[in-house]
Amino acid sequence: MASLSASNHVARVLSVANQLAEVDASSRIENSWRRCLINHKLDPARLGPPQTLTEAEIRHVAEPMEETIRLLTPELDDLARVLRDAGYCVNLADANATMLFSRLPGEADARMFMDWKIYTGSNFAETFEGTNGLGTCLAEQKPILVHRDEHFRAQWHMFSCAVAPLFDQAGHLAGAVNITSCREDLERAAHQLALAVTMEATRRMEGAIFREHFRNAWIATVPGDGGSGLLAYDDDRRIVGACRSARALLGLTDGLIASGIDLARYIKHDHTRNADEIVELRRADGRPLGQSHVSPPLRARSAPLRHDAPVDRFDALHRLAGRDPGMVKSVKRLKSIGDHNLPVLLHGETGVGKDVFARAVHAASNRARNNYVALNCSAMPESLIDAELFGYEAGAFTGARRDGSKGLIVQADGGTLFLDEIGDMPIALQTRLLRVLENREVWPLGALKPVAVDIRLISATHRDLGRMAEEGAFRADLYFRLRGMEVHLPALRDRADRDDIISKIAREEAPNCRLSPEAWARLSAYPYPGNMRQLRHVLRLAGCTAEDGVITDADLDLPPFGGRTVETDLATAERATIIEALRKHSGRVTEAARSLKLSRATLYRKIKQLKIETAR
Ligand SMILES: Nc1ncnc2c1ncn2[C@@H]1O[C@H](COP(=O)(O)OP(=O)(O)OP(=O)(O)O)[C@@H](O)[C@H]1O
Repeated sequence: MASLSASNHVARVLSVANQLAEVDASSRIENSWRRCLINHKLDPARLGPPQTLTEAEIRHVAEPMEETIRLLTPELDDLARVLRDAGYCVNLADANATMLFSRLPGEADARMFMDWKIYTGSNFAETFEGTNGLGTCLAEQKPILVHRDEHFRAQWHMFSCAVAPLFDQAGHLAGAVNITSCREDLERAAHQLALAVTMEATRRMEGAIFREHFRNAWIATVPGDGGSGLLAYDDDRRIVGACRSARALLGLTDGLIASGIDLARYIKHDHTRNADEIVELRRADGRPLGQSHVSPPLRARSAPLRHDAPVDRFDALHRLAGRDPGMVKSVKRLKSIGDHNLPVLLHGETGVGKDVFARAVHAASNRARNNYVALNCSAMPESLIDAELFGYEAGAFTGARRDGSKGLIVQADGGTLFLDEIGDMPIALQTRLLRVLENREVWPLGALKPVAVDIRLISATHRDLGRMAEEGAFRADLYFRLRGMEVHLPALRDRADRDDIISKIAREEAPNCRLSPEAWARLSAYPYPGNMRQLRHVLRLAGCTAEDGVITDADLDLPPFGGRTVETDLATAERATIIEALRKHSGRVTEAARSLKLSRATLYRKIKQLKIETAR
């Protein structure tokens, strides 16, 4: 099609829709123009940039594809290198036509792509942008070349795109690989060649996705006219997966695969060795099918064979740290202390994940195979903590179990003891705990001799234990023993990777829903006084109330400002002032009251009312 002026183009597009003229572009382009005019009600003369997402939205949208992007980056980079000199940019988009990965060409061409927002975060859905490489390829699920004035909107006429759809291991549309050039001298034929290169690269990417997904299965190539397909099967030769072309070649469906159908019903070969091999493939009736490359499961490639695949024991900690620099640093420090039996003191607001973090520290230690025992010191009266923690002999007190109790410390022997809300532990018990840590033995109530124990202690608090120790509300010697290593777990609102966490929890708590942009914006801005726990509850509830699989603003039960009021803010300020005055005067109430210009009685009343721990 010859180049047309914008107004000519618009007239031509309109005439196609009304079937008043013959167009010499391929019928796929015509059909797309008609879709855009009639179904999507788009205006070919409209000017303006594509829809673009904010950074937070990009992170949210990209998260489900993160692994895929990481896996495909080397192949995408190779493609970008090959096409760079011809002025092409390379993008990977998701199935909704949002670009999630971009490589721009050299500086001379890059400006154009930047100006026209052809980069990560832009959306080129056909329903909004009209006929264009990415949007139309995804709408039709077929490779396509959209050359200059084949675009629906006249403003895109300086660009040429070649795009191949990307299918996942189950043959579902996962996205598309796009290359775009803005070089005027680029002939359609040259562009066609670039499309062939892109399609070939995309096939390799699909192969990489398939092989990664079925890394623990046997994988055989199945030759076909339009290129080979991939088939995965288990040790019993039951088919566990087939790529899109293998499904088409052999007539396999999701149902057949899910039923664990026998490989021999489709193809046969005599492959037995645990190594990559080329074998002759036959149809089930014995007719030759061609050569197949068979590769064994990844587990069989490493020697010696292990059934319990080695996992990084710091995995859980890395996952909890996410991309928050402070958390990443803390995990690095924890790693550096290795298997030293150093006590760990966790500090953070309620619901930040102190318990899950403590479990992950246990899982990363050489004690992981032994017990992890947890006790919340604020949830029980003093006498019960005593019995629970230190245990007792048979008949030690009225109401005691007949055969006594080992106590949690002994139960944690060889493993980890987690004491949550340690700041609430009564002073008398602090003394007993200190003795256990110093002597590595515990005296159960009523016992005649101690029991030797080897525990790693992890404790947690939302209080300022250092300040409490200074004020005499917590034993300073115990405090110093507990904080072998101190880890601060930041509040959700302070985490640099807060949006990642919101996406992750949304996937876990409301797996069949997506978040509307307004809901996303509100979740992202909310201060979460209850941290992760609150976020989980909010999303769990929203998942139940959402209609048509979309969580909207109305589904979010978020009290204004996290429940903070002017009164609570004043109380916080007042509390901080009193604590500071007490600290300055080493806990002496009379002097603190004088410095605050309050009577002693008033200060005592406020100390009680604001639940401030004092030295005496
Ligand atoms: N990094 C995280 N990602 C997702 N969910 C998390 C994360 N950390 C914690 N959670 C979730 O948050 C909730 C609260 O975690 P946890 O009980 O460990 O918090 P906590 O700080 O010990 O709370 P409290 O101080 O009230 O005892 C749990 O449902 C947990 O699964």
